[in-house]
Amino acid sequence: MSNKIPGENPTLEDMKKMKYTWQVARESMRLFLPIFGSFRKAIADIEYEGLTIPKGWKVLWTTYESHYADDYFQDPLNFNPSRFEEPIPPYVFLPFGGGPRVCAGYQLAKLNILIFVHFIVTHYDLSLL
Ligand code: HEM
Repeated sequence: MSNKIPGENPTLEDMKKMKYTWQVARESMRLFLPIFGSFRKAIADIEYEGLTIPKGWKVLWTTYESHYADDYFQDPLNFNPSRFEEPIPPYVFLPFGGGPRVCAGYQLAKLNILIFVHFIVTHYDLSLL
């Protein structure tokens, strides 16, 4: 966000340039899941890895497995926002869920996170205790 007068509020266009901040936010949500998962109801019998999930059963999908899988995230316990420079395969990184019931507030949440981080880093001096 260069070319700004100190204290001037960021615009939507500025927010779109906060790519690294969004990488930091995504890496934070990869390691510290905001939501552990959610439920789905099987609308038909489903065969999965030799098991049958009968129609009507509730299924819990979770994010733990893929968020910490080293097939997708090299050195998965390491906090490394730069990993989000590369595209992530679909349905691997799911802090907002995915598919038809993906979080309806995703864009608003993203904007809020970027605005929040902007004001934290511009209004406070942070230091490690
Ligand atoms: C960091 C902030 C947020 C996170 C991590 C988050 C996460 C999620 C997740 C994982 C789901 C999917 C649940 C599922 O598949 O069963 C979801 C659904 C939903 N979220 Fe969010 N959410 C956030 C913020 C928001 C905000 C700000 C709003 C609205 C202003 C919102 C509105 C919704 C709605 C309406 C659904 C249901 C969508 C549907 O079932 O069709 N969320 N959210």
